[in-house]
Amino acid sequence: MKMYYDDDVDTEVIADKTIAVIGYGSQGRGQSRNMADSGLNVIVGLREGGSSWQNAIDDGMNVKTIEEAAEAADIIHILLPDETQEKVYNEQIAPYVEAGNTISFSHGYNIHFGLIKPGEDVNIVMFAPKGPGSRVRTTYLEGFGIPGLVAIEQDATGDALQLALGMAKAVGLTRAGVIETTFQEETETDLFGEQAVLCGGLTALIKAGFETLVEAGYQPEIAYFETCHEVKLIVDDIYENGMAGMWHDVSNTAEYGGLTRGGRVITDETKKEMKAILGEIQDGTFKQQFADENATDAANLKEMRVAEEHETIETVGKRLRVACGLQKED
Ligand SMILES: NC(=O)C1=CN([C@@H]2O[C@H](COP(=O)(O)OP(=O)(O)OC[C@H]3O[C@@H](n4cnc5c(N)ncnc54)[C@H](OP(=O)(O)O)[C@@H]3O)[C@@H](O)[C@H]2O)C=CC1
Ligand SMILES: CC[C@](O)(C(C)=O)C(=O)O
Ligand SMILES: [Mg+2]
Ligand SMILES: [Mg+2]
Repeated sequence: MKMYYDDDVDTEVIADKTIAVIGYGSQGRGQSRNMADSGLNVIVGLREGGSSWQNAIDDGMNVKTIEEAAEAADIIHILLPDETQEKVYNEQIAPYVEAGNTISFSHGYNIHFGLIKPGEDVNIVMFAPKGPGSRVRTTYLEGFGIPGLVAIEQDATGDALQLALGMAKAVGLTRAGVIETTFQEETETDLFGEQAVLCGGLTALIKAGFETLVEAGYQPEIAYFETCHEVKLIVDDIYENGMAGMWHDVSNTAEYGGLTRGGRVITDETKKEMKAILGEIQDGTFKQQFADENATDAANLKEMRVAEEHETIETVGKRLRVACGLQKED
């Protein structure tokens, strides 16, 4: 395994480059602000009239249209939603790409699945933070960062890796460590992680625990604290000191109960299903389903979003978070 930290990265090669960050959402905002604060020459490329345009101006960023930014840049770092990248790249970026430019991503999706096909005379790179965009910014401001991955699909200029690592360093990722990988490995592991564990698996586990307590007659507020709020505190323990550290921190009762019961919740059947989910990612089934979903203007996704917002755990949780000042009222 090849791992890079701050001292391993020479930023000289990137110092005179102009970087167009296309998109100013979760990752675009965090990454472009970190790059600018680290001294890189950053332009933010956006569509006029969208809500990001004014946000980026208010943050003091140098904002241009996507076409203008792509034309002016040596490095075009695409931080748009994955499902929009193919169209925007073909129509608004590709006409301005020149030989020797670098096309950069924070997720391998569009390159790995063959949706974007840049010419052979450009670099194709990726540096992918292993965490949400808001954390990319807050950890950078705290003097740290979140870990990441780096991959080179095409090295036309001979210094593609140094360019990608230079950006990763400016974003703060090499403070925590960046692992070298491939577009395939990043895409497949990232999709699996978010579907089976981090987003899909975790919310399903929390909801099942919450519903079990509420259906048994316990107060929903207590069920929320127990199965949702406290997850962060336990995960923080695991994040800092591993599972052994967490087991040490909790009571012996929790340790014995957890070690004897956890495997009854996440069973061999669960792992079998995880393998099926990974298979659907590897064989392209998920990519096709996501494409079909977007072809119908994400109708199912929008319906599921509304249903999630109306779950009891969400209404109860929001009330408790607003009451203690953790979350602002709408
Ligand atoms: N979210 C995350 O934390 C992570 C994301 N990634 C990857 O980073 C990339 C960006 O993801 P993320 O930050 O979530 O994206 P967002 O959904 O937050 O991106 C929103 C931005 O894209 C712009 N945008 C959306 N649609 C279009 C369009 N059709 N044309 C022009 N601009 C558009 C929006 O502009 P407007 O305001 O005008 O609508 C806004 O600036 C993806 O590849 C993702 O997989 C990787 C790691 C973590
Ligand atoms: C876990 C979800 C993620 O992969 C991420 C924040 O790393 C994403 O696509 O947003
Ligand atoms: Mg991820
Ligand atoms: Mg992801």
